[in-house]
Amino acid sequence: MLLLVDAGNTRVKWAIAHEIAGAGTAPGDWIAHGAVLHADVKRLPALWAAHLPAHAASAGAGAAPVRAIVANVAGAAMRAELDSLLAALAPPLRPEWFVSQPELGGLRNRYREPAQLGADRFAAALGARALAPDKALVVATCGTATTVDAVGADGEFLGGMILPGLGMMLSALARGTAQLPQVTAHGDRAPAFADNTRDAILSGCLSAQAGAIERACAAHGAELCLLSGGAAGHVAPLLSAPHWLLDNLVLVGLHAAAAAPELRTC
Ligand SMILES: Nc1ncnc2c1ncn2[C@@H]1O[C@H](COP(=O)(O)OP(=O)(O)O)[C@@H](O)[C@H]1O
Ligand SMILES: CC(C)(COP(=O)(O)O)[C@@H](O)C(=O)NCCC(=O)O
Ligand SMILES: [K+]
Repeated sequence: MLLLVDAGNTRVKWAIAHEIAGAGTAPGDWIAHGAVLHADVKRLPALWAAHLPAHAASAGAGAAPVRAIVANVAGAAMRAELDSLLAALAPPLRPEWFVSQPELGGLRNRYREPAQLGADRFAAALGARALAPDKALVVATCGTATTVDAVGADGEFLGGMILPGLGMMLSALARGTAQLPQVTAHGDRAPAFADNTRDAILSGCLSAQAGAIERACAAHGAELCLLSGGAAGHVAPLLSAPHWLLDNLVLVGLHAAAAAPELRTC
């Protein structure tokens, strides 16, 4: 069994799944999944406990141990917190820290320094390849930051773009100006040319997000864009490029990575 964790700069997302190799499990087939804000991270063990075997012994002799695979881009304090939360489980889990590596599961990382690439970006690209193999892809993750990456049909991770996420763009305008209010994205689509401040801010920030993704799709000749992250649902309606909106591509990638023999964690 696997406990997969994607610790981003706003929320910690998790999923519990069977290994892909066994029981006909496909990438992203979750037994359970969820997300918490950083402030609520101490709630995770209780959320996980309901779905993890309490003791390897009670799951039967020879039961496969639980592996915890974690992609963390939220810094050293989050790493220490997750380490101690996992160590306090019964039985304790020692996380396998997922990092970007030069090559994994047919994905070749063309970052100049492969390990500098955010673990979440490499995992999302792996997830994208698992769901849409052999296609020229753009992988966009709309989280705290928005990342827009290009993956070739042959598995080459070419690199990408990093821009402020939707929430960060909206709050930067409120913080950095005298007259602009704090706006939060809502379900209604703002007109491209808005006749009020609130909609003009939304139109600008959403267009910036979608515009970066559309430019990436055009530059890469992408056959498909895979879109994920907490703000992706607000951005997707503005995209004219073919796209799939997915719940958590990073976790799908960690699920796929767990089955790759050349996975190197630390
Ligand atoms: N309940 C929520 N709490 C905070 N942010 C949310 C929530 N729902 C959607 N969002 C949006 O999603 C973004 C965070 O998405 P997420 O994918 O969790 O980011 P990260 O991976 O960086 O932690 C926020 O910046 C905000 O735009
Ligand atoms: C770009 C990111 C901040 C995105 O983080 P997120 O929005 O998912 O919290 C993260 O992937 C990161 O810290 N990357 C390291 C630098 C890089 O990928 O080049
Ligand atoms: K992101």
